[in-house]
Amino acid sequence: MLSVERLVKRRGSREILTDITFRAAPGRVTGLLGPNGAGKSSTLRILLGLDRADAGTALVNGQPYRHLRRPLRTVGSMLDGSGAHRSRTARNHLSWVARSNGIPKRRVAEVLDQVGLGGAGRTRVGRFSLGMGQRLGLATALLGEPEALVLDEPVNGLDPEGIRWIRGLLRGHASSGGTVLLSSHLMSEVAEVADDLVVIAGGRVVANGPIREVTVGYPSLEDAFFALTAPEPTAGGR
Ligand SMILES: Nc1ncnc2c1ncn2[C@@H]1O[C@H](COP(=O)(O)OP(=O)(O)OP(=O)(O)O)[C@@H](O)[C@H]1O
Repeated sequence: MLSVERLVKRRGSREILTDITFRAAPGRVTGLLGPNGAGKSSTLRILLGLDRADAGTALVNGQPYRHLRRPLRTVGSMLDGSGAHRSRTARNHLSWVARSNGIPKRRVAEVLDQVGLGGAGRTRVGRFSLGMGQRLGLATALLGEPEALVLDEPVNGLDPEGIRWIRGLLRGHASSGGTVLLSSHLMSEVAEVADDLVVIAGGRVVANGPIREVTVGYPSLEDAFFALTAPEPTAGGR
């Protein structure tokens, strides 16, 4: 279970997250949806212990990420692609992450196969396409067989086959009892895979619940997205 409660984040004098509250439950795929700059990555970074909140809590199985004894075995994450150095091979990168987290070495070959990079383990990451980098990022997230997956824009750079593949992988993870939280700025993409939706705009949650409930009453998914995320009219505006 991932739970975010009344999260507030300021950057200088600007409040970029205001009272963000939601949960991502086991057995479900939760989509964190919002336009560019809504605050999705900032929320995920705090949840993953990469940044601090000014107020509120973001917990993984009831604990802040920094307190987890075996973080990569509890929550796998992908932010900004593969996270691997260009000069490393995929296998080197994964072996290093496994070794530094007490994860058995056999997992390296297993995850490379799982993400379709079985034949590219000895290729330097600098030579990877965008989609291959995304796959390596996912392999790293899966390495510790974590219960939860937190993925920032995971389909960026994937071709249609890759998008279909990742949907299957995430649905499979949830079906076997895992928790999946993924961010996206595309409603149609999230609608294909998510059970629950958390819509944020301007650093606030504007809708939250099972996807059918959130989108009911709108003629299309696109209409729902634009209606929910439209900026509020400013005072004195037309
Ligand atoms: N390090 C930073 N310093 C200053 N402002 C920041 C910083 N990081 C994010 N912001 C601002 O916080 C707001 C939320 O950014 P964030 O990256 O969380 O949005 P996002 O929903 O992930 O957007 P995108 O879909 O474009 O990735 C934006 O207005 C952004 O400009």
